[in-house]
Amino acid sequence: MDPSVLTTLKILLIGQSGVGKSCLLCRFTDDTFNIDNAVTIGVDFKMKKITVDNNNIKLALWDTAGQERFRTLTPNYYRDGQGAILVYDVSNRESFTCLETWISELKTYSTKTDIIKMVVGNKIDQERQVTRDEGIAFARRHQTLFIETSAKTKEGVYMAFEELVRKILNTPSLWEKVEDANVVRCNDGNSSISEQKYCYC
Ligand SMILES: Nc1nc2c(ncn2[C@@H]2O[C@H](COP(=O)(O)OP(=O)(O)OP(=O)(O)O)[C@@H](O)[C@H]2O)c(=O)[nH]1
Repeated sequence: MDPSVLTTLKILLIGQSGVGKSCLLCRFTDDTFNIDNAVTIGVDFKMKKITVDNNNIKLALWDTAGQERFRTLTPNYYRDGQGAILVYDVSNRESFTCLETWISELKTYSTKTDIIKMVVGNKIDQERQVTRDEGIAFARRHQTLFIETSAKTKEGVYMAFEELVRKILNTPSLWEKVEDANVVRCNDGNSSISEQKYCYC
């Protein structure tokens, strides 16, 4: 295990087919955008290291297929997910309406009750069918984080992942193991964490 890495987090991307889950992932991991992106079959997986508030974090990013016919195996991939990104397409109202289904699927299959959820309205470079206020209201109702993005122009993409990771780090029950008890996060401004024995910075 790399001692400079505080923890590895499992993040799931879910949402209707075509909303841009794979493109968000490619933008975040490789800074690329593919206009003719292929449909995800089953599940795709990428790793990425990021630094949040001076903590080095490894992310295992699971991109699940939106198409029903490829979804038979996906419930298995929800296991132990600490964060979930629920994506809709702001230029496609139906993708927003069916977010309710994705939220309940997450509730059904997630093994961590305090999993952190972030709703992402993607494709803001296109003409809208869903307003920002509608997205915010949905997120409030379901107590999730919210951000709008464009995988095409990059807007909001890095911040979406960064904010999700920050919220997970601020929920130690999601990631702290007994053997990690001596590891203290840096710069987290949390004075209640005492006994700082060593610090991975
Ligand atoms: N204009 C615009 N197009 C986008 C954006 N993100 C994705 N797309 C396009 O939307 C289409 C679908 O993107 P994908 O990333 O494959 O969608 P997905 O949600 O992974 O779809 P499944 O694999 O079927 O679940 C592709 O043609 C992308 O080029 C965006 O931010 N803006």
